[in-house]
Amino acid sequence: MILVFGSSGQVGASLAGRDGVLSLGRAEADLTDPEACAAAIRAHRPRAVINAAAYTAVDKAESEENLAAAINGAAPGAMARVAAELGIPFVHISTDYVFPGSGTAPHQVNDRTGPLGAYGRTKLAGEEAVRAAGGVHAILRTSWVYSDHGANFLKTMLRLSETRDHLTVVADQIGGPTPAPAIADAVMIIAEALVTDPSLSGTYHFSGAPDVGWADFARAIFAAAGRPVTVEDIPSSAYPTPAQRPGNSRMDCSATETAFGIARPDWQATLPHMIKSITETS
Ligand SMILES: NC(=O)C1=CN([C@@H]2O[C@H](COP(=O)(O)OP(=O)(O)OC[C@H]3O[C@@H](n4cnc5c(N)ncnc54)[C@H](OP(=O)(O)O)[C@@H]3O)[C@@H](O)[C@H]2O)C=CC1
Ligand SMILES: Cc1cn([C@H]2C[C@H](O)[C@@H](COP(=O)(O)OP(=O)(O)O[C@H]3O[C@@H](C)C(=O)[C@@H](O)[C@H]3O)O2)c(=O)[nH]c1=O
Ligand SMILES: [Mg+2]
Repeated sequence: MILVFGSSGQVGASLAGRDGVLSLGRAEADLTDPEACAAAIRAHRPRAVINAAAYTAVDKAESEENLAAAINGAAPGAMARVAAELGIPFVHISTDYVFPGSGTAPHQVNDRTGPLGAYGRTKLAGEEAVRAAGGVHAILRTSWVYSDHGANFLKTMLRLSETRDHLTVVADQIGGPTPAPAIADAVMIIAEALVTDPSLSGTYHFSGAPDVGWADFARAIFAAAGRPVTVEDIPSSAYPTPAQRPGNSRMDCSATETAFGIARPDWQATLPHMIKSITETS
C-alpha cells in the first residue's frame, strides 16, 4: 500500500480511491503536528509515502509564514525522516515558486533557487528538509495546477465569466499549466520506480506543455468553454498582490522523462474534458 497525505487537495483527490492507495486527510494527520504525521507512517508501514498536502494560499502565506513553514517545511521533513528510517521511498511535491523566475530559459533542476515570497520560501525549506533526511526520495516540482476539484485559476476564470465579459490578466508570467490527475499519475509511477530502483532518488520537474502566459491560458479556457469573455494582457505591475510571483516559471522536464518515461502532459488536450466536468457538477 502507498500512503498519501492530503486526500482533499487537487492532487490528493485524484490519488484517493486508486488501487493500492490509502489516503489520509487533516483529521487523520494534521501537518501542523509533525509527530502525528510520523506516527501515521509508522502505524501503516506503507511501501512508499506520497505527500500531496501543503499550504498553498500564496498571498495569505505572506501574513502566515510560520503556519506555512510548519506545513510546507517541518512536516515533510518529519515524514521524510521516518521514511528514511523505515527504508521506504518518500515522494514530495514542490513548486516553480522556489525560483526567482528571471530570464526566459526553462529552469534546470539544479538552477539556483531564490523564492520571491513566503510560500516559495516555505516550499524550499521543505525540499531542503526532505534531502537532509537522507533517504530515498523524489522531489517533483510542478506548476500552475488545475483540476475540476478545489481552488485553481481555471475555476476562478469560469466563475468570473458568469458576471464579466472582459478581464485583465497578467501576460508576463510564463509557465506550464498542469492537470492534477497527470501529477497523480506521475507520483504513483515515481513511487513504484523508487521502490525498484533507489538510484533514481533526486529532484525532478513536471509541468504541462506548452508554456504559456496566464492571459493566454485564460483565453484558451474561454475558447474551450465557449464563453464570450475578452482578455486584455496586462503586466504584473498592473495586478498588485501581497506576494510577488516569478516571471519565468518554465521548467525543463526532460530528466523526468528520461528517468521515469513520463512526458509533459498536453494541457490543451485535457482542458475541454476538465471544463465539462466542472460545468456539469456546479
Ligand atoms: N496548486 C498549485 O497551483 C500548485 C501546487 N503545487 C504543489 O502541489 C502539491 C499539491 O497541491 P494541490 O493539490 O494544488 O493542493 P490544494 O491546495 O488543492 O490542497 C492542499 C491539501 O493540503 C491539505 N492541508 C493543508 N493544510 C493541512 C494541514 N495542516 N494538515 C493536513 N492537511 C493539510 C489540504 O487539506 P484541507 O482540505 O483539510 O485543507 C488539502 O488536502 C502541493 O505540494 C503544492 O505545494 C505546486 C505547484 C503549483
Ligand atoms: C483572477 C486573476 C488573476 N490574475 C493573475 C494573478 C496571478 O499572477 C495569476 C494566477 O493567479 P492565481 O491566484 O491562480 O496564482 P497563484 O495562486 O499564485 O498560483 C500558484 O499557486 C501556487 C500554489 C503554485 O505553486 C504555483 O505554481 C501557482 O500555480 O493570474 C490576473 O491577472 N487577473 C485575474 O483576474
Ligand atoms: Mg492561488
